[in-house]
Amino acid sequence: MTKLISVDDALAALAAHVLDAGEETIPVGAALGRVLAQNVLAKTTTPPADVSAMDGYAVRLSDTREAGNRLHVTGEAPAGTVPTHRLAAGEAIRIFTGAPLPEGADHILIQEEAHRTGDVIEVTTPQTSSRHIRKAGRDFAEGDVLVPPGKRLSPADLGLAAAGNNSTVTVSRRPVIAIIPGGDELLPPGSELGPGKIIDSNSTALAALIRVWGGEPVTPGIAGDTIEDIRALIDASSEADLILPIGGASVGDYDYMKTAFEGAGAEILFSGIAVRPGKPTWFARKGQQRILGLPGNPASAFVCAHLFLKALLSKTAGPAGHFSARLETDMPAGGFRETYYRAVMRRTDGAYSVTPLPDQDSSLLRPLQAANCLIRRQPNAPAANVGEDVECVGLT
Ligand SMILES: Nc1nc2c(c(=O)[nH]1)N[C@H]1C(S)=C(S)[C@@H](COP(=O)(O)OP(=O)(O)OC[C@H]3O[C@@H](n4cnc5c(N)ncnc54)[C@H](O)[C@@H]3O)O[C@H]1N2
Ligand code: MOO
Repeated sequence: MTKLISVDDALAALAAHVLDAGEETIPVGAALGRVLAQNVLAKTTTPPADVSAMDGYAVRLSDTREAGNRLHVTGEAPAGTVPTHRLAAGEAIRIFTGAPLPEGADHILIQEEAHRTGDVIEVTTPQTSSRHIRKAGRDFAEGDVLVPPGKRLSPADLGLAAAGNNSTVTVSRRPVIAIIPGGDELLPPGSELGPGKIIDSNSTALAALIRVWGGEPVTPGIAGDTIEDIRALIDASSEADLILPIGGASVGDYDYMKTAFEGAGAEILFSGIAVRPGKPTWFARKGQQRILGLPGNPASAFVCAHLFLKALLSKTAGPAGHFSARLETDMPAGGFRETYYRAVMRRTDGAYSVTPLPDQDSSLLRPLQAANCLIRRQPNAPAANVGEDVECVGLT
C-alpha cells in the first residue's frame, strides 16, 4: 500500500467535496427529519389578536375588584368570531378560550369566580390584576423567522411552520448514494448460504446510516470479484451523487474496486488512511460524482462511514459530535494509526464516563451494536489510565 495519509489530511481533502444536491420544496407534512434550506417565515401573527386564555367573561378589571359586584352580560364571543360590540362599564361578554377580546375589556373573569343568573353575573371572588389574556403576537408575528436554514426539522418545527401558515418548506435535496458491495462471497440477507458464502450486512447498515444522515441510498446490486461486474454497477450508478464501493479495497488478489473505477474514468485522490479500523479507505472523483471506497470489514466500514462519509454528507448530517469522557478502564499505548475504539459511554453524576469494548476486531458486528460512541486515540497515543479524560465521537 502506498503511503497512508493522516485522518486530518483526509478530512481536509474531503472538505472540498461536501455533497450539495440542491434544494426542493415539499409539503410541510412530509418534511420530518429533512434539513431546511431556506428560512421558514411566519406568514401570519399568532395569536392574531388579544385572546382569552380561559372560559369566562370579558370584563373591565375595575368592575370586578369586589365580590358581589354585578355585571350585565351583553353578548357572547366564541372562538372563530370577531366581537363587534365595545364593552362598556358594568358589562360582561361571555367568552371562550381562544376567542378574541372585545374592545374595552382588560380582564377575563373565569366562570368559576362568577355566579350567573339569567343575563347577570355576580363576582364571587374579588379580582386583583388583569389576567388570562394572551396578547396578539405573543407566539410570533408576521415576518418572524420561525425556523432557520440548516435545521433538521423536528415535529415541533413542522407544527410551528404550519402555524405560520406555510403549506410547504424548502429543504436540501437528499444526495443519492449508490452502495456497491463487492465480493464473490456476498449474498443478500435471506439467502441460502452455500459453502464460503456470507451475508452482505454492510449494505443494510450503511444504507441506514445514509438515511439518518439525510441521504438517499440506492443499491444497484452486489458486484462479484471481476472488473466487468464492478463496471456494470458503476454504469448503473451514473445518476448517483456519490458511489460507495465497499470491500475489495486492500491488497488481495481479488481487490479490484479501485482498478475498476479507474478503468471507468475515476481519478483517485487518496488511497489509504492512517486510521484503525479502516486503513484501505480511498476517495476518488469521476466528473461530478464522488467515490468513497470503504473496507469490507463491517466495523471498518461502519467506523469510516462515521468519520468520512458523514463529513461528505455534513450539509444534511450536521457536524460530528465530539465530546470528552472519563476512562473507566486503562488503555494501552496506541500504534502509528489514529485509532477509534468501539466503546460504551454512560452519564453518571452529570459527567460522561466511557469503557472500550473488549474485542475490537474489525470483522465484528456485536461490539458495533453494543457501542454508542468511539474513543479517539491520536497516532502513537501513550497508555491512558482510569480517570483520564479521552476524546469521544458519538455514533449516529
Ligand atoms: N496483506 C494485507 N492484508 C490486509 C490488509 C493489508 O494491509 N495487508 N489490510 C487489512 C485491512 S486493514 C482491512 S480493513 C481488510 C479490508 O479489506 P477489503 O476492503 O479489501 O475488504 P474485503 O477483503 O473485500 O473484505 C474484508 C472482510 O470483510 C467481509 N466483507 C466484505 N464485504 C462485506 C459486506 N458487504 N458485508 C459483510 N462483510 C463483508 C469479507 O468477507 C472479508 O471477511 O483487509 C485486510 N487485509
Ligand atoms: O484497518 Mo482494517 O480496516 O483491519 O480494520
